[in-house]
Amino acid sequence: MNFATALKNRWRDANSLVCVGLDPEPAKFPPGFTGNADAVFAFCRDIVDATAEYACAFKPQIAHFAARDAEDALSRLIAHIHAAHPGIPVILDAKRGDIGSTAQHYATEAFDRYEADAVTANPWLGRDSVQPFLDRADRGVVILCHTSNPGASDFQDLDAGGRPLYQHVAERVARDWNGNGNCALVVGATWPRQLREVRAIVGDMPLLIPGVGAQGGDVKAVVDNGLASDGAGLLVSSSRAILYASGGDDYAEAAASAAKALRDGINRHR
Ligand SMILES: O=c1ccn([C@@H]2O[C@H](COP(=O)(O)O)[C@@H](O)[C@H]2O)c(=O)[nH]1
Repeated sequence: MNFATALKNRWRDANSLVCVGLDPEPAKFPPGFTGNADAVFAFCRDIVDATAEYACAFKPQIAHFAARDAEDALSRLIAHIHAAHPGIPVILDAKRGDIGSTAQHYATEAFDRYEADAVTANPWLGRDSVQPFLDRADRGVVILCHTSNPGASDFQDLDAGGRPLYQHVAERVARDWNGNGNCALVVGATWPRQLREVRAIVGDMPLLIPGVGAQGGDVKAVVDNGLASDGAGLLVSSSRAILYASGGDDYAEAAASAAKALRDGINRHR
């Protein structure tokens, strides 16, 4: 099953637009993990199992694993999600993009090494830099459009021929790059006006929305400005506010409560 279909099924079956971000930071793990050589995997696995019921997708962020020499934990975590929670897509947040010959290896890394259903990609180098991802029709390509961080406006909002640059990204991806129907875009929850404008450009294309929770984005504004015509179309991603909802032994229950609260908060406004 391709990424777009898996996502639609999951939105419907879980009645949830929540994407649970997996950004392991061992310094924030509960004391029970101290001395556990496999803490990154064990903590993330517990979070996955506790929150799966409320998740339309999981989004592991690769730097949080690679910086700790924990690529093996990432592989096992994604394998665990596929085995224990079939039907929940995994988006590898790696923001890849390079000249074609190198991008080909990035596609192999995301889709064959890690078995991710989708990967985030940076469009800055142009179409050939994401072509190896686009060519994998069964997998998703989630392209940065208007990111959630304060510096997003440095370049993404620059006027380019009468329109801001991010609108060109949205239009180009929707019009030219989505021949396989496997594209999605990243738009930060912290930029609701830009979210509304992107939605108007791309129709019902899935939008990955980081920036609620720890970054302070407003859930109602996300729903009001970003919902697709079928009442779905969004992956509202939260990492730290779910992962570290409690620093104690009840971390998994607290994560489940935070994911459920986000799901319900989103659904109240749909
Ligand atoms: O524009 C972007 C793109 C990606 N991210 C990533 O999402 C999570 C956000 O974590 P929170 O703890 O929910 O703030 C993180 O992995 C970022 O690398 C983003 O924040 N903004």
